[in-house]
Amino acid sequence: MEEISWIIVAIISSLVSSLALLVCKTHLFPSHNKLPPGPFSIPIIGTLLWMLRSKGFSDLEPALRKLRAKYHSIVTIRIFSRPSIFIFSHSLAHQALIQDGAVFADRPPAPPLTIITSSNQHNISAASYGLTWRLLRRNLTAQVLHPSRVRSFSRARSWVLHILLRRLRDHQSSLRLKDHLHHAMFGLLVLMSFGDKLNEDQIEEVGRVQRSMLLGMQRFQILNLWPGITRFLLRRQWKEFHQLHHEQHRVFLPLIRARRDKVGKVEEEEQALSCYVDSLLEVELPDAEDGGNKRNLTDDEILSLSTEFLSAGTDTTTTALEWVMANLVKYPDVQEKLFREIESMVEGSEEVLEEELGKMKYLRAVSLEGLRRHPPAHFVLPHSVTEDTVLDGKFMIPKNAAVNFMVAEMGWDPQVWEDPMAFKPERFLEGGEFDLTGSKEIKMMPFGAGRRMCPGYALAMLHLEYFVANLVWNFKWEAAGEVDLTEKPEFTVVMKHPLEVKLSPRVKASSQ
Ligand code: HEM
Repeated sequence: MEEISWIIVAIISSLVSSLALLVCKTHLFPSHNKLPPGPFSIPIIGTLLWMLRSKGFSDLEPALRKLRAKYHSIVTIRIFSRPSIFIFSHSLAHQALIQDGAVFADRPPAPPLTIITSSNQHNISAASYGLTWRLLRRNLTAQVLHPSRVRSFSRARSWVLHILLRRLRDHQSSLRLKDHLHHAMFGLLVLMSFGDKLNEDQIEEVGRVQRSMLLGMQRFQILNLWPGITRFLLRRQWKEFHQLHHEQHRVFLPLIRARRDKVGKVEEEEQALSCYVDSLLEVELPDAEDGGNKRNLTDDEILSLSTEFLSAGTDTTTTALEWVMANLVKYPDVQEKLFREIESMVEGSEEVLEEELGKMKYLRAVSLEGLRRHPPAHFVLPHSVTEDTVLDGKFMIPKNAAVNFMVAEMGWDPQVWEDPMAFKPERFLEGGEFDLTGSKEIKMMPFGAGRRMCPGYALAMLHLEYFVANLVWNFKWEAAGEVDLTEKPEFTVVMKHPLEVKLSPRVKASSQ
């Protein structure tokens, strides 16, 4: 029944899309301004075929990869009424995101589910390019991600690391690494969000609702199509979605209110460890995008920003960590080389300290190679332009188009990377420090680039390097079975067969 409803929705929306297409052709694009090329698509059947082939949008990438052979640097596909433009080429990405950054920094209108989860686009990733976005992003970068703020959480990181090491040591036989990494990353982000006074049970409960929502979102995508119709045809899914959203409120709101109640009452020593929610309580937004009276954020807005923080920072970093560790297990010579580097720089303690990471060039190279070869996100979040514009002097990019960038393809391009599918950290040891922001040139963009680039990239690199260094320093990692590097798209692109490992404690030269 659900499949049939789904197809009915698709047919209706495709009919509307063909109408919209006709209107667009005649009014929006005069003949001298051409959309980037793309496959001819018969309005109803073409859209349906795309949807079936791409399994409801969850696995669009292989289909796009095939189109690259024909269209090379940029392609337009039409799914429903909106043209979706995908950019493969490094230089076009640089032109769009860096040279023309302000124009390409908008987001397409948020789909219905995002409107609800983002509290009407009052979070950073969904906000239109404007004053609200700027204030929210500035708050995050200045109040939480500024190096001095990040440093203030080093004790929390060390605490989480020691729990992780203990959990790993307790395993006598093989273990599924991902579960342990996720537990550690999530705990860390929860402490940064709500303060370091939460107990294990509270962290578990926050984790449970976050996980249910994240896993549900893939199934709920269908509700974004014509909500007027799906509200009727897919009542059960809508109900399930609202229940999960309600559950988030039940768990998060008391935590937010507890921080609100603390304002003005905290001891001086605690004040230094203020968390993301504390900073959000201070934010003042204008009533309108162009100014006006100021107001504080509502509880619902703070909830949406804190859930964004948790989901943006947890699965991405966990996935990156798992991929790096999988490659270190698959290629023991790389693991050994990394261990030797750490050994030459630390003083034999159990923990590699954060301050020591900066000296470790091979560690950075291993992390960058992990992000190049297995970027957790194969696309960025959809962008749109603030006004109709022309890219590279010839491609019309209309305001109603969704624009995206083929992140993984850029990191695997043989024109830019020698032997791109091999895991070779050494490639990052040449040519000075690698610029992840792509400001001069984009060679890869695991965190995006330009104004919408991931604001958490430095924190993510710190988490990645700190945990990889300490895991390799404390254990020798071996595979329990085959290390299969097949990918699977979920919220991030994860290992289809999660890494199973056997660990043995390292005998360090200094302790012999
Ligand atoms: C390995 C870890 C991570 C990866 C690979 C990653 C990747 C990305 C990517 C590809 C984007 C989209 C950029 C675009 O739309 O052009 C993004 C956006 C974002 N990321 Fe991350 N991210 C990571 C970790 C984090 C962390 C730790 C945080 C929070 C502290 C974070 C917060 C955000 C936010 C708020 C946005 C939206 C930015 C905006 O729209 O202005 N991310 N990230």
